[in-house]
Amino acid sequence: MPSKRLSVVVTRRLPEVVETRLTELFTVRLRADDTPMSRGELVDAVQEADVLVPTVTDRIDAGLIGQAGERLKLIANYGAGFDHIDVATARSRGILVSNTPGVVTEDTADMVMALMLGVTRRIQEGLAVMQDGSWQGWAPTAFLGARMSGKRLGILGMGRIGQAVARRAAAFGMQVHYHNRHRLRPEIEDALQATYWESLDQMVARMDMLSVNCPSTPSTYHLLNARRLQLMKPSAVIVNTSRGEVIDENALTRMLKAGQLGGAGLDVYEHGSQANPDLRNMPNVVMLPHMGSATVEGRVEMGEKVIINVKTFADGHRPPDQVLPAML
Ligand SMILES: NC(=O)C1=CN([C@@H]2O[C@H](COP(=O)(O)OP(=O)(O)OC[C@H]3O[C@@H](n4cnc5c(N)ncnc54)[C@H](O)[C@@H]3O)[C@@H](O)[C@H]2O)C=CC1
Ligand SMILES: O=C(O)C(=O)CO
Repeated sequence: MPSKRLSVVVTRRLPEVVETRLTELFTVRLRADDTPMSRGELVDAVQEADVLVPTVTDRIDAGLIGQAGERLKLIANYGAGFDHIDVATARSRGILVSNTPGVVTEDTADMVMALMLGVTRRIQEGLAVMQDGSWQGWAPTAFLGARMSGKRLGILGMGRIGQAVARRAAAFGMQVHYHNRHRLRPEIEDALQATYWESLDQMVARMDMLSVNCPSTPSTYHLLNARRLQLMKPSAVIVNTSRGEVIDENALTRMLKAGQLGGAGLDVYEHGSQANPDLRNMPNVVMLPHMGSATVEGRVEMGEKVIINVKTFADGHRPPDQVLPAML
């Protein structure tokens, strides 16, 4: 189909340069205001579009896909994670799904390091005294955190972002350990100087820090449940930039409140924007509003990936970043 005849509906505001290019290439309905679509608006969108461009804030479940019009043929997600899309149901209806991997990797890994430093070096406590003007000057025993260098970092999910975290952690002088669905090839493991743990239980019990970088899937739901969290050292710090569902957030909150964990750096939450309120105001918990990939460059590159996926599809080929149910 000529690209310009392809009807593309975008569910959220995207960077202007991306919206402009989409409009040049396709017949596009853009979102006027920067809010997620309501369920009714999503239903209208899947009935009208050949291609839907959703984001992580849209729930593209079986019920919605069931209401899609015959013409919907591609869901080109603006984002790497695709846990909010029922890929199996889409496939059974002959609808392709694509995502935007790779371009979010370095920025998200940077944010893992920022969160780790934020917790271990007590940055939010330091910021607070500077912002309220209460700092009285340097003191030998004030704001003492923990040294990152020499510490053991466990990476849960050693894919693109996990490996980018491993490279950064090595530069910080940390010892890198990982647990992954599949062991890395020996040459990659060697290059990353990473130690593989087949048993997640055994790994978490020995780490000073844990970075969660696996996707949210049925097999990773509450992978860090109360039992596993209790295996961790009481001084251990957890950083989660993947998806909130991987950690039992209530169990994590209880343990942090009880002083059974050293701290947490969180970019994502089990119930989207509704983080457990008890996590707020804990000095050893740094909370960010899902901004791991939020750089100007990254968000434009995510848009370029969407455009390449949609254009390739319009030209009669499979989108290069097609995702399949087996990837879950
Ligand atoms: N906070 C943010 O802004 C961002 C968050 N993300 C999240 O990060 C996740 C990871 O992204 P990438 O590294 O690009 O994905 P990836 O697919 O390259 O890596 C994920 C790794 O997790 C492993 N894995 C899957 N299931 C597992 C299990 N049950 N146990 C152990 N390992 C398992 C996979 O084998 C793979 O190596 C995304 O799925 C997304 O949810 C991605 C980008 C930005
Ligand atoms: O890409 C993703 O999966 C995000 O969470 C936002 O970039």
